Order: sequence, then C-alpha cells, then structure tokens
Amino acid sequence: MSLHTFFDRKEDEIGVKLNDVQQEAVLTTEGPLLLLASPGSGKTTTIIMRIGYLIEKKAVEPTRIKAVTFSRASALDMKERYQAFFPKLAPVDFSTIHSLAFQVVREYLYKQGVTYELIEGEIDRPQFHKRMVLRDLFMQLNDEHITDDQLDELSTYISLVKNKLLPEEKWQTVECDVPAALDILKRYEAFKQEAPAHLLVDFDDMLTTANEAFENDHKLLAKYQQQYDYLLTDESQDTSMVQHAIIEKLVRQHQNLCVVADDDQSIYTWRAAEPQYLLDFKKIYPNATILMMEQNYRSTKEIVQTANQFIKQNKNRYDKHMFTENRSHEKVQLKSFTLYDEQVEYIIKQLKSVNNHHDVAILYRNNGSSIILADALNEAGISFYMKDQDQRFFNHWVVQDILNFMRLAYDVSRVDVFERVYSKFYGFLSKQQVEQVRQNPSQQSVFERLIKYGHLKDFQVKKFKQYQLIYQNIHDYSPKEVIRQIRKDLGYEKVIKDMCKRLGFNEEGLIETLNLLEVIAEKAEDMIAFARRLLHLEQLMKESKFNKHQNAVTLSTFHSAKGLEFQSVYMVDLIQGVIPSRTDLEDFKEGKVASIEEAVRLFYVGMTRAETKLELLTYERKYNAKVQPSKFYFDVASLVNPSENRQVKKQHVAVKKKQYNPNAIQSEDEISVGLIVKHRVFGKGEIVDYMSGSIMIQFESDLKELALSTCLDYGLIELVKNY
Ligand SMILES: Nc1ncnc2c1ncn2[C@@H]1O[C@H](COP(=O)(O)OP(=O)(O)OP(=O)(O)O)[C@@H](O)[C@H]1O
Repeated sequence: MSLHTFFDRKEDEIGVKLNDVQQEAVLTTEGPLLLLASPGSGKTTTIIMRIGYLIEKKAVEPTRIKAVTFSRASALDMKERYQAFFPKLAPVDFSTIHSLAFQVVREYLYKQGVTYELIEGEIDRPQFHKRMVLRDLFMQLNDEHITDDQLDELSTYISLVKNKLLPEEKWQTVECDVPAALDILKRYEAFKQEAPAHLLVDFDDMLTTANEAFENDHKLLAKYQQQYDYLLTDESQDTSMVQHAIIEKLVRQHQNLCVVADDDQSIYTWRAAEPQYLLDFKKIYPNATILMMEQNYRSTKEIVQTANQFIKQNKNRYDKHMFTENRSHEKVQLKSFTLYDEQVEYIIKQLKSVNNHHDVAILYRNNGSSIILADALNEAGISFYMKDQDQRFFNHWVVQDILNFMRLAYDVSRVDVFERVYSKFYGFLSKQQVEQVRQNPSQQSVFERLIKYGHLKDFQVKKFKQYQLIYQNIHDYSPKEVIRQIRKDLGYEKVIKDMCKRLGFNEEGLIETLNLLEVIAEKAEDMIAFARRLLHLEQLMKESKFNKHQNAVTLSTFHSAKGLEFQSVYMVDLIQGVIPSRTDLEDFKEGKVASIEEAVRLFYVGMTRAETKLELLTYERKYNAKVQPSKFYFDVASLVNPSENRQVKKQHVAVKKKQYNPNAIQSEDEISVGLIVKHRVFGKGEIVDYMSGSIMIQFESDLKELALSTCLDYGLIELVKNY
C-alpha cells in the first residue's frame, strides 16, 4: 500500500484530506518533533492519523505507543476519535501524565519497602486530606480560619513550587499572599514525611517522586524506556517542568517524541505551565523538527485574521501566521455600552432573537460574571449550561454575613445569629462583651442587652444605639437599601477593609461580591424574597451542568472554554482591571511583560472559540463607578476599524509646532499606562493604552487614540499625576 493510498483511503473513510503540513506531521515519525498547532488547525485529527499511520504503515505494535494527555477528558476524547478513525486497530494507551507517574511511584516505593497513602482526590481518611491538613496548618500559624480563596491560593502556590522542581532554598522566591505560606509549605512537607515508612503523598508528589524514581533507579527507568518506542504529548503548552523532566527521561534513548502544543494558547503559567520550554525546544532536542500547523478550519476569515493580528503583539512566541480558507462572513463586532446593565440587556435581546442557543457561548474572565448573567437568563426564560459552575459565591463568608445581618432583622433577640456577625459591626466588640448578652437571656433585643450588660465603652454605646435604631426601622427599606445600610451605616465595609489589610484578603473581590448581592437584591421585594432568590440561583447554577445537551447557552470562563467551539461567541465584561487584570497591569508598569502576555493569550483563546460570529462587549460604568474598557477591546477595535483611527490621527497633524510647551512629555520613555496627563486641546485624561506609534487616552468626554510622535513633537501632553 503506497503512502498516497493511506491518506486517500482515510479521506474516503473519514471525509478529511490532510493538508501538506498535517501530512508531514504524520510522516515525521522518527526523532523529536514539535508540532505547533494554531487553534482549530486539526491537531487532534493529525495526532490520531499519526498514531494510525505508525501502526498501519510502520507496523508498530499499538502497545508500544504512549499518548500523554493533559486531562482525563481529553484522554477519553482521543480514545474515542482513535476508535472512530481506526475501528479495526487494537487500543493505544492514552492517559494523563499523573496516571503514568502513579504506576512509576507505586513500583518505586514498593521496591523500597515504603507504603504510601494518597491525600488528594477520593481518599480513605478524610482527616488527612491535603485541604484539611493545610487548613490546620494555617490555623496553627495564623490563629485564624483560612478562607476558601486563600486555601486555593495556598494549594496553587504549593503546586507551583513542586512542579517547578524548586529546591527548598528557592521556595521563598515564589510569591504568595497567604500569610505564612512559606512556613505552611515547610510544615506540610515535613508532615507528609513524618513516618518515612509510610508516606503521605498528594498529586504533585506523584510527579516529583516519579521524576526522582527515574533519577535514582536506573533499572526502573530502563524498564519504562523500553516499554514505549513512540511518545506523544498533547496540550504541551500546559505541561510543567517536572512533567517535561519525566518525559525527557523516558525518551532519552530513542528520542521519538512528538510534542503537540500551541504556545499562543498557554494560559496556565500561574499553575506552573512552562511555555518557555517550547521556545527552548531546539536547545533541549537539537535534532528536532518544528512544524507549524497554521490553517484554521474552524472560523471565518474575519475572525481568523483579527485573532492572528491580535496575538502578534506578544513578543515571546513562535511567529506563526494563522490563516483560513473558510468563507468570509462579518467583521468582529464591538459594542461599548454606557452602563453595565445595558450589556446584560443586549445579550438577552440577542439571545431572544435566535432559536438555537446550543451554538452560543458567553465567555468571561472571572467566575463572578456568571452570577448576574445566570440571574438575567433565568428571568428571561433562557436555559444555560455551565461545565464547572463555581458555588463559592453562594457559600462565601461575605454572602453569609449579609444573610445573618438580615436574619437578625427578623428576630433581634437572637444571640446565636448576633454571635455570628458581632465582629462585623463597626464597634470593636469583644467576645466577653457578647458573652454578657448570652448570660442575660430575655426577649429584649441583643442591642439593648449589650448596652445594659456589655460594659461597653462610651463610643461603643453610641454606635450600638445607632445600630439599634437602624434595626428598628429596617423593614421599611428594600433589600438593596438594607445591603447599603449594612455596608455603610453598620460599618461592615469598613470592617472588611480592615480585615483585608490585616489578613491579606482581596478587597476588590469582596466589594465585588457585595455589589453583586445588591444587583440580585434589586429584584426582590423583601429580605426573605432576596434570600430565596439567592437559594434559587444557587440551585439553578448547580443544576446547569445537566443542560449540556439541551437548547442552552454556554456560560464559561475563558480558561474553561479552551478546546471548545461555538457558532457565536460573546466575550463580556471586557474592562481594564478584569482583562487584563489589575496585577497584569501593575506588572506591565514595572516593565514585566509575562503576565500581560498571558492575558493576551487568554483573550486569544476566547476569540478563537468563535466559528462565525464574535462580539466583544464592554461598558463605561458599573455599579455607579466609572470603569475603563479593556485595552484588548481597543486593540481589536483598531484592527477591525483601522480607518477610524486614521481619522483621529489626521485631526492632530494639524496642530502647529510653534505652541511648544516646556513642561510637555518629550520622550517615549516617560509614557506609561495609568499616567494622568493634560492634553492641550482635550484637557485631562488617563493613558489607558500605549502601543508603538500611538497612545490611547481616556478623557472625561471620550476616549481618543493619538499619534504618539505628534504628541511628543508638538508638546501636546504634560504630566498631571503619576499613580
Ligand atoms: N485537513 C483538513 N481538512 C478539512 N477539515 C479539517 C482538516 N483537518 C481538520 N479538519 C477539521 O477541523 C475541525 C477541527 O479539528 P480538530 O478537532 O482536530 O482540531 P483541533 O486542532 O484539535 O482543535 P483545538 O483548537 O480545539 O485544539 C474538525 O472538524 C476537523 O474535521
């Protein structure tokens, strides 16, 4: 059978004729190969064909091929695609790196007579679960309960340190905002090894121990090296250092390694992914072949061209040129609303005008965006699907606090409820003072008893008399107004801001939670209806994962949308501080580009999910505060409508040079995003974006893109304040 017939036959069978690069990737079976695959470029199709080719044409035993995937879901997906493409061939081993590491560790420790116990995932002794252990250690070191957000951050920090293979003396180089994180990590590692003959291991230890096993036990390594003649790793842009190290050792003899990746879709560096490894691939494997699969089969010309130009602003990448032979359809749409509410109303209107919701996705940066969307969709009678809905919002302590403040309104004599929130009233109550209330039970309100028996200081008496008055009239107010009163008049917001300073919580996130609660409360008549609405929403979001095959619109974060595709995609809440995030922007100001480049990649992942329709949505005001549209929104706007920007530039060329201003900014080095400047014609504004050649300034009246050289040459802008 000739080569020609292999590809032709497969074309007849599955209806896909591989393009030239795809064919080359199939045929390059020997030696290291880095296959850089643009989104929608037929990566999975090519990998499966390559495996089939190895078996059918090169007579490789299926058991001698190992395909390592990033997740169990993609292992399953590949297995199914392989069976569909090659129904007559014996199965190939598609599995995650963790399952490979698990086998290695089991054998390695068994040989040493050491037993082990897994403390992550489903385990026998829940009290030894990683999260429980970390909770206890946090308490021991900080004398406080850890929040769920902090626990997540701590776990990520530990994973990062382990996956980067950092030695102990370098652990402190990794930043973590959780108090005493480094000490917790040290104690956690010691705790797991307290009994050397019975180790406690988490998922990260599986990887580091497997790597160590290959380093120390040469016989074991040789056994695994001889087990597979061909290795393939998928989604390799998300692979961590320890995972790369394991693979490197496995293929050391034959070097038959096919690494499939898209460095432009690397969005997990915060979870230890090492896209730099791909950029250094030739240093590690000098004989490597690098192929670029750049033809996109998913999206229209407009979407592919815009996304392709957008990603080129990143510098640390392989310079690929994604293209498509698909049809033209419509430009990428950009919508900027005055108010946040208008964005939601617009989406609902759009969805009501189409019947098929299954093909539509609404994508956002943060999970918080889903709450208001879910609420509005539910009101409009539109079903939605969420793969990994985040229930943390509903269980969040801020939400529980607000509900407890409200509960107290229905029975102001309840000490048990008061005890849950006493420290959240601005008034510095001590446990002992509250204890006095408990020790003097009566039908009187907790406030009266507190004032009578609590030995309060003068200022506390004054405060709690005010609070008592607020509670007496609280039922006259709407639930939204009640939340406002809790925030402002009971001093809750002041208390949580103090907590943020003391405990390193994310203030912005907590305020956002309160704002979201106010939006939900808007539609409720009273506090009971508000609590019910919250419960209903929680239930709805929990159950939304069962709507996958219904006529339901998909709600997803950009991260979780990776690998998915939809006819229509709405990217929402595109504002500065969200995407790019505040941290991305701060890093950028300090000259660090890694995080803003990752934000660009994340945005790119979102854009490339769309097949025919892509809309980017932003707004200028949210919860009565001014916000700025995302820098990426403008980047896309200038790609989609370059002529509009040219008009703006033309306007400024007319300015006369003789009006020279000695205080003006004269050099490009003085420009940075966030600077407050005064423009000679347009007045005060903030630099919101800065690209080579132009700057974008948000003036009070509107936003303008100005030619940088004109501003500098003619002394048009001067510095007002730097922050
Ligand atoms: N050579 C080709 N000719 C026509 N269609 C193709 C070709 N290669 C792939 N496709 C089609 O492109 C679509 C995407 O392919 P596939 O799922 O393999 O992409 P992918 O690169 O794995 O996507 P992702 O961006 O999710 O990584 C599929 O419908 C596939 O049939």
